[in-house]
Amino acid sequence: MQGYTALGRLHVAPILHTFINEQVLPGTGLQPARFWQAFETLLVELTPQNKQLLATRDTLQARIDEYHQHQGSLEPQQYQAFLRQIGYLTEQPEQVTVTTTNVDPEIASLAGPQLVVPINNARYALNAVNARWGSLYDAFYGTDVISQQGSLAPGAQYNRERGEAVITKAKQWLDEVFPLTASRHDQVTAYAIRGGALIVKLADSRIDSLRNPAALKGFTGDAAQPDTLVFSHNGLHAELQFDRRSATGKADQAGLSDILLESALTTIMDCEDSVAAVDAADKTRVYQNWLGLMQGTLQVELTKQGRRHVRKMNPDRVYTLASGEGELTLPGRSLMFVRNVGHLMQNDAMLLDGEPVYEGLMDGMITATIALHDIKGNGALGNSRTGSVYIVKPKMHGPEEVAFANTLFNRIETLIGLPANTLKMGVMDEERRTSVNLKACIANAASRVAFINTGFLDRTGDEIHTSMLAGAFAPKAELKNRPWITAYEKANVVTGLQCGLSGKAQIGKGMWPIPDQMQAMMEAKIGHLQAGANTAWVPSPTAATLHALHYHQTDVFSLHPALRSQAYDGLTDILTPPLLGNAPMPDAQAISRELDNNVQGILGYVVRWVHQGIGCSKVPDINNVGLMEDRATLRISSQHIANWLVHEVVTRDQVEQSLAAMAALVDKQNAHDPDYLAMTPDLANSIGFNAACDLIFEGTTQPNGYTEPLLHARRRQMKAKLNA
Ligand SMILES: CC(=O)SCCNC(=O)CCNC(=O)[C@H](O)C(C)(C)COP(=O)(O)OP(=O)(O)OC[C@H]1O[C@@H](n2cnc3c(N)ncnc32)[C@H](O)[C@@H]1OP(=O)(O)O
Ligand SMILES: O=CC(=O)O
Ligand SMILES: [Mg+2]
Repeated sequence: MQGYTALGRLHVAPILHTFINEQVLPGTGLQPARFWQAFETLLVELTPQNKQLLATRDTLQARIDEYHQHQGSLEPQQYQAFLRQIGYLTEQPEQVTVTTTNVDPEIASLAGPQLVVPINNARYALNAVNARWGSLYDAFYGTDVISQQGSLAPGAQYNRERGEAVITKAKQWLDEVFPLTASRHDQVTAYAIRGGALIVKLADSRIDSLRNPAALKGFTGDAAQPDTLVFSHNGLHAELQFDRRSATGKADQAGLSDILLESALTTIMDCEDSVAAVDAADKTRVYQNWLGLMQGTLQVELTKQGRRHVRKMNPDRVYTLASGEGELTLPGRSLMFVRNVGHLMQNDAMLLDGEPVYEGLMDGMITATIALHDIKGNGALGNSRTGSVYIVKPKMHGPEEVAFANTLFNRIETLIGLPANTLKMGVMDEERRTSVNLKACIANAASRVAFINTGFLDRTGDEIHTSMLAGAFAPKAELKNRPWITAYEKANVVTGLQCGLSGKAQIGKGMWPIPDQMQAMMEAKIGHLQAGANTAWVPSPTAATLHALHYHQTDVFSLHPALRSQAYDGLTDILTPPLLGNAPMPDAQAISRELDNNVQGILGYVVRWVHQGIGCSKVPDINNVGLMEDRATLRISSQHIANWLVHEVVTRDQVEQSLAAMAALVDKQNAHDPDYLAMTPDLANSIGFNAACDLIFEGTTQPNGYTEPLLHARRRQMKAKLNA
């Protein structure tokens, strides 16, 4: 084991070993020798169980494949009986009630956006943690929620007409959420506080006040002429800022310069779908950023619009209470979860008895140990106010795997000296075996579940892989219109509510994957709240600010009693794969368009992953619409083509031709990036190109259709080449 530090049965890469001993452990009360011994104990106990669970995945998949090879069309009752017989469908407990305690209000009792960010990108991670508050004016000005056509086009310079449209829209929003008794906010010339209440002066010298006086919470500056006013509605805050020296404030009759909205209540610092981390150096960077976030010390120097500055974590926000007596402190930062990787991958940052360790076990132990700094209050800027650590566990297949994660969390708590159930678990419902056994999954982590959510992207990938041999799948865009997905989404919420999550944990919805189409997001994502979700994923801080508007529009918690009382498991629909079936076969042109679209998305994402180590990208699709691509969207596209190859909807030749044509297009689309390594003209020797080919042509044999094994192997090959 050359190049590793030997510690009992463990071998640890020096970069990780030094980082843990010198940066992580000081201040935690854990001594290095005891820590590494504890780590060894954990790995020795849990590695065989991890291996066994993965073998069960393979066995079940083999049985399902065999079933489809010998069946004609699917008969629902017979199929369910088969799934029960092989143990894929398990007995569901009659009644489950989660007992999670010490959960921060952002998760338990508030409803608001959840931002996700690749943790290895410190610049973005800092932006994300600070996205608790976002400018409504910027969100309106910078996106298509206000038309970007004609005289309203943003342009290179400030467009005054667009600015006015922004202010009009923002004031209309104020009228809806914080209405005045007999006037509108656009008539106000001055805001003040008198006797603890808001008084506004109108252009015609009348005086007015808030229809709901209790909405005013506090202010900064002088009560008679405040710098800021803070209001609350549906548990979310909004801050009106006044600054007559600023360009916007100068032009506004009330001096209003911006409206800040409480936006990303929670953020997931992602080690998984959006991250490329394949070895000790990469994993150490991931952990280093989590340490900086837990200690409140993470910072980056950056140059933006020609100005250099240092980005740090924001402090909390302090106001004078509206009464003038006492202070109101509001969180300045988003409450952080960390998403560990799933149970599948192994990583050679550490070896146990010479074998790379399961990365999920390593993530669990290290991210929890790092979070001790928050629990112990070592930094000036805390995360959890209730002494909890929030870990998202992705890609778990069914109740046994949740029980295993629960055991892992138990053991970690004991080994590093945390009270039981300090480590809270976000259970992602993104594999079909979890969807159909969700109640049993929740039961197996009932004392620590902090969320369940539908991760519909991986879930779609798993849908295709699980039923790979059942038939050809419908075109990608059509998959969302079939009953399985509505049933899956609905059953998740109903089950969560029936297990008592409301008021204790989040019920979440998935990502909006089109970062530049914010108007479409505004139309679609209100549906998440109406379906009962008290959080939903957004790809950027701006999207968080806009999505926050939905939570002012709908009080999600008021919908829960009616949703909870439904009797619904959706099982038959969930177990009906969205096959082409009797639908008309797409014509040759439609097939070729679908293929090119998938291939282009795969190449656009994979080439940056493999060549540059970028785990999440905005990839222009074939129509030049930027799509958020990550490992989950890659899983869908690669599995979809693999499925069409198996069922001869396309031929290998066609796919190869598409790969060659799309490689040229993707190279062209990236020509502006000086760090980009083109695939053409030598496709045969392009590592990124070959990775994409493997993902497609070896798609049927990849474990559950996951993309990680091939991506990691090719990225390591690329790193070796770059370092040669
Ligand atoms: C299936 C799943 O698992 S979904 C979960 C995984 N996916 C994610 O986490 C998506 C996270 N989002 C992202 O990574 C990015 O938004 C992308 C890759 C989609 C687009 O990134 P870009 O092309 O760089 O975006 P764009 O140029 O529009 O904006 C960049 C700015 O927005 C900020 N930004 C964009 N996304 C985020 C984010 N998620 N969190 C914080 N800041 C962000 C950047 O910091 C940058 O601002 P800065 O220059 O002040 O630092
Ligand atoms: O992790 C999220 C998903 O959609 O997959
Ligand atoms: Mg996922």
